[in-house]
Amino acid sequence: MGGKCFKAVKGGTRESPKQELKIPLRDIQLATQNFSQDYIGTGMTSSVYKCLLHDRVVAVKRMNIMVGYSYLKGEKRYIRFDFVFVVDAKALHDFQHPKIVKFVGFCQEGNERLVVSEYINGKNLHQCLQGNPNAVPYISWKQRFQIAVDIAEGIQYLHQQGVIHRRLRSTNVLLDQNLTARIADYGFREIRETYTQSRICDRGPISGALEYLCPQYMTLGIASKNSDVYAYGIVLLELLSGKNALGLFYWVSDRVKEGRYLDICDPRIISEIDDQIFKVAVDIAMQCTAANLSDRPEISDVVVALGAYRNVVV
Ligand SMILES: Nc1ncnc2c1ncn2[C@@H]1O[C@H](COP(=O)(O)OP(=O)(O)OP(=O)(O)O)[C@@H](O)[C@H]1O
Repeated sequence: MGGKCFKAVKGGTRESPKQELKIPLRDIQLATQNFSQDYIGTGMTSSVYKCLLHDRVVAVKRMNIMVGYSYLKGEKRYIRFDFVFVVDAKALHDFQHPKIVKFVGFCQEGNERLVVSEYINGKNLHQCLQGNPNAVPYISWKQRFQIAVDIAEGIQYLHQQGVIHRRLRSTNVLLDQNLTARIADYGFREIRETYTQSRICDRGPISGALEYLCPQYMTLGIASKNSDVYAYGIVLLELLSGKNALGLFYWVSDRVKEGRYLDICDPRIISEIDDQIFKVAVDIAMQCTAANLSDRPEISDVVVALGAYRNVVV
């Protein structure tokens, strides 16, 4: 995996696609009026802006870079939070799939880390499930089932490209005007490095909201395709129950143990579901969130398992 840091791919002339991936900060500052216009929202580690850049409407994700010092047993340590690409930017730019948000380019100048991607006109899945019903579209059972398939297909594509998402959650699933799910926020990860005067003494690879992190990722800090499958299982439970991800796995597990599947169903869609297919979907989510890595399916198995019912449901 070449070009792991947040930097331009070597080679190419100014006009070539390779160089265009590295977008000058001044162009983004102009387009966003110095990050004062068309602010879309903020997450745990970034803020996102919509703007017209080089004649194209895009979303600019501005990462929060942090540096600081800590003292441990009298020893001064320097801490740096940053972002690195997990594949080089050129490879990322070549990714093409209807269920992922297209990567456009990036900027790294001084302490600025900016990722530019296709703008999706819509809301994220979390907003649609948890937001004010007057401000967000209603998502029917059929649409939720299709969204579950869309997300699995998007993750399957990333896994086929050798990319682990690491931060899959319902806020990173964007729904366009047709309610097609598009996966955002892939291709880079946060790093936390702690230095003493002479050496790096700690690298913290964990990223993501805790409710989506599987036990292995949480304790050992090792992300894998399996940890993405776990996060997918939690997102699927959100779709089925309409509930917030926090504590959801335990809430659902209790009901599954007692065979109370219908109690899991979001009341907004309960009149639309087929009980058997709903149970299948809950069981798939539970397999994805199995405690043991080896008990979890591959995401391609999920695509096949859900896909088998797509024609019946959608
Ligand atoms: N490409 C995009 N097009 C349209 N809206 C986007 C795009 N990318 C992100 N957003 C929106 O911007 C808001 C903030 O996104 P952001 O990625 O910062 O949040 P997050 O995923 O919750 O947190 P984190 O910073 O940890 O990734 C969200 O409401 C999201 O829906």
